[in-house]
Amino acid sequence: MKNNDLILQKLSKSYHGQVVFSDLSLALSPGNAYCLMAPSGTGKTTLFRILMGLETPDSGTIDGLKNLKISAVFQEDQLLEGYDVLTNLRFVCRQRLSDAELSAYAATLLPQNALSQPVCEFSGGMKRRLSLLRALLVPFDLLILDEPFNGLDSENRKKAAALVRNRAQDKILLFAAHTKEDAALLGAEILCPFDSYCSV
Ligand SMILES: Nc1ncnc2c1ncn2[C@@H]1O[C@H](COP(=O)(O)OP(=O)(O)OP(=O)(O)O)[C@@H](O)[C@H]1O
Repeated sequence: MKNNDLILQKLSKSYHGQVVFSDLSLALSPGNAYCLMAPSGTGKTTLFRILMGLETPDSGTIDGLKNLKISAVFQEDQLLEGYDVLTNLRFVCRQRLSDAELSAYAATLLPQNALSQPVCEFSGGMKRRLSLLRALLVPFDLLILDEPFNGLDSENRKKAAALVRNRAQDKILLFAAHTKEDAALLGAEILCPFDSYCSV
């Protein structure tokens, strides 16, 4: 265990008396990618929400989370639907980037001619790519991605994965995916921390 590891110990969470997970323990280190691979409903999103401070565990401890900057892509894209790409990116961007710099960044995953369109006119895959672009623009120590490649074809999965790997290389990357291929694209160790559920 290193100083800046994130250590989850014996976390348990129930809703209305229904156990989601119990005694879940994980050790996550910067510079590594981890893929939670487990069936639907086993608690991946709940665990992410606990790490983001949006839910409280019933018991257990998390060390190393204090002062950690977290960026996330949820299952829902949560974009500003009536606005264009640059407006969506500017909304989170604290760096002083010119329109040209932001456009060049956006064009790594989106077609140039889509950049001035309102997001509500985008396909599902384009919205997903913009969510990823936005999450990767803010400073973070921990990047959480909940099924990041949903709706992306194989070419765009590869492009998006390359950008994620590049931006998260010295950070903790924790994501949920349902295939080994997605785990491999991000060079991730597959984790199966949810009781007896493990699909690998
Ligand atoms: N706010 C809530 N109130 C009550 N039950 C909840 C709440 N949030 C999640 N649950 C329940 O907790 C369990 C785990 O849900 P969660 O969304 O964490 O699963 P998941 O592994 O992320 O699933 P998926 O792969 O479908 O996204 C489910 O049974 C779900 O119904």
